[in-house]
Amino acid sequence: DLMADEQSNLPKELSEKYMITKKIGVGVCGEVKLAFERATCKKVALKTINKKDFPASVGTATRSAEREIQILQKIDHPCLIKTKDFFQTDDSYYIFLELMEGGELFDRVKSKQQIKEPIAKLYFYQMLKAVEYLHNNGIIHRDLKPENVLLSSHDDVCVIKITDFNQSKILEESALMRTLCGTPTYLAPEVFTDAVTVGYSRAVDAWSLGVVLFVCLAGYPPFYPDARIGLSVSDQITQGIYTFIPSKWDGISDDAKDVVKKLLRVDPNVRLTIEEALQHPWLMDEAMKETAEGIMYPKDSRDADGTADSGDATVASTGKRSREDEEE
Ligand SMILES: Cc1n[nH]c(N)c1-c1cccs1
Repeated sequence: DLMADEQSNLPKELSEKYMITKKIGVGVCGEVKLAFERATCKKVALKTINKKDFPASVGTATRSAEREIQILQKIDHPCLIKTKDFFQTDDSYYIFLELMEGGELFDRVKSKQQIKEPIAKLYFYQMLKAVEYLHNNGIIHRDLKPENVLLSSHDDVCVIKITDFNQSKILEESALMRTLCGTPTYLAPEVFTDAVTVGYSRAVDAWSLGVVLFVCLAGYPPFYPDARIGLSVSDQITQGIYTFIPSKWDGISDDAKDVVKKLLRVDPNVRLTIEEALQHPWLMDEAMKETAEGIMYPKDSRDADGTADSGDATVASTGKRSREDEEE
């Protein structure tokens, strides 16, 4: 396990409760270690965010870490990583998270080159359900990528969980919403015309899932630096220019390609929403959904009548959030 001095740096209460061992990965804001809860011998992941690692932006690092912790503690869905425990000292945050033995989706795609279409569909369905839950609770992830999707085991058929909420945004009632509720006697016309496009910030998650699905199916990204394309990556993205390389895509269904095309629409107003993606023919696959629901809500956590666990309920009693629940 850890060198003695590393262990001694930890808060006493933490090291009495957990034994920290080897490094199992690196998150955006710090490293991740394997830990054991002494009382139960259960394995957990410890993510350490060292405030000193961000000298220039210590303020934002703290704020983003605190926002991430605030979000992490509020959410409850089988495909969103759960916080098991939390400690902090003057210079670090210690966040204990569910351990996902299968590691990152990024490494799975790298090792398999391409993920088989039925497995990619099973993972993608779970990502859609997780992001549907976030959006229904007024949370936008804003940093969805294969590094932030973890796998529960080394088997193809497994639960996936999304992690790293430090770029997330919580949507609050905006000044624009309050303005639009009042009498518009003195209100300028552009306030109304601008209002039409406000509220699509959640569409960024749909785009990112489109890129993740493309990478899972094809084994290469839709937008990447390549002199032969003659465009920067940002220009490829803003112009929506990508290629379905035949040798990679020939064995993949037209329905799968269609979902990718409709998620990678440059205009967020016409891009497929998460809800619409869940209704797409490619996802109208009862066998896949049965498998997914079975691993997301294993029978030991189901009620007598077999209904799903409360995990799927939205945390806020408000249920679905409309587009207007957006910041300006
Ligand atoms: C969090 C978490 N839980 N289980 C694993 N493998 C992680 C990792 C995140 C980033 C690298 S490893």
